[in-house]
Amino acid sequence: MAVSIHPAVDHGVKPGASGFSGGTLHCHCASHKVAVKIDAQTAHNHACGCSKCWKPKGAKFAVIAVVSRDAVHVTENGGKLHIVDHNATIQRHACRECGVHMFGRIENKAHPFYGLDFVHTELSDEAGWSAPEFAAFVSSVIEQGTPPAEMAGIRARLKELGLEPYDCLSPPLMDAIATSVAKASGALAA
Ligand SMILES: N[C@@H](CCC(=O)N[C@@H](CSCO)C(=O)NCC(=O)O)C(=O)O
Ligand SMILES: [Zn+2]
Ligand SMILES: [Zn+2]
Repeated sequence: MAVSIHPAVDHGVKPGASGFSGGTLHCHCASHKVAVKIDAQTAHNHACGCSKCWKPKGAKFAVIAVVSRDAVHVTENGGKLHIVDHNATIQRHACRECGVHMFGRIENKAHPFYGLDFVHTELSDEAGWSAPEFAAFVSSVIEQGTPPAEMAGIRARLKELGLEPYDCLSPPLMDAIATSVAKASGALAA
């Protein structure tokens, strides 16, 4: 049996739909669900092995994308949301009852990704969200108890799914972060 990564990709990565313009995320509560409406297509969708991103029960990886914070609107039961860790770079707004992370927001205006929120599009019933493109923080699954001996199989499965495994973010995103740091320090012209 193939290594399980996440239910949204275990049977193959579904392509996004051109012209797709958003949908509504719901938490996992049986009633009084938190609803978050997103008015745009997402970008940079990826599997993430880090310990901070929300994963559905039993999944080894999260699947998480970014979207402009201006496109993210809490529309129902927002009173159930709380920030998981106020000190984290990405402040994850989660449902206090079911634990699902509804969106992650960067409040530090100097951060290279300021303006982007992190969302799990599997929480929406709509199809057409941007497809996962790579796998980030793969080695981090060891920190959550995955035996190192399983890593070769996990990386092979990610490659088979077309999700190139990285132990940080993808090269274009790491380059974007480094460029922002270099412009802030003056190492590169702003
Ligand atoms: N080994 C750590 C890594 C945690 C980490 O740095 N996560 C990244 C990626 S999250 C979405 O791609 C990150 O940017 N975190 C900032 C934050 O979470 O605030 C671990 O596994 O915990
Ligand atoms: Zn909930
Ligand atoms: Zn993560």
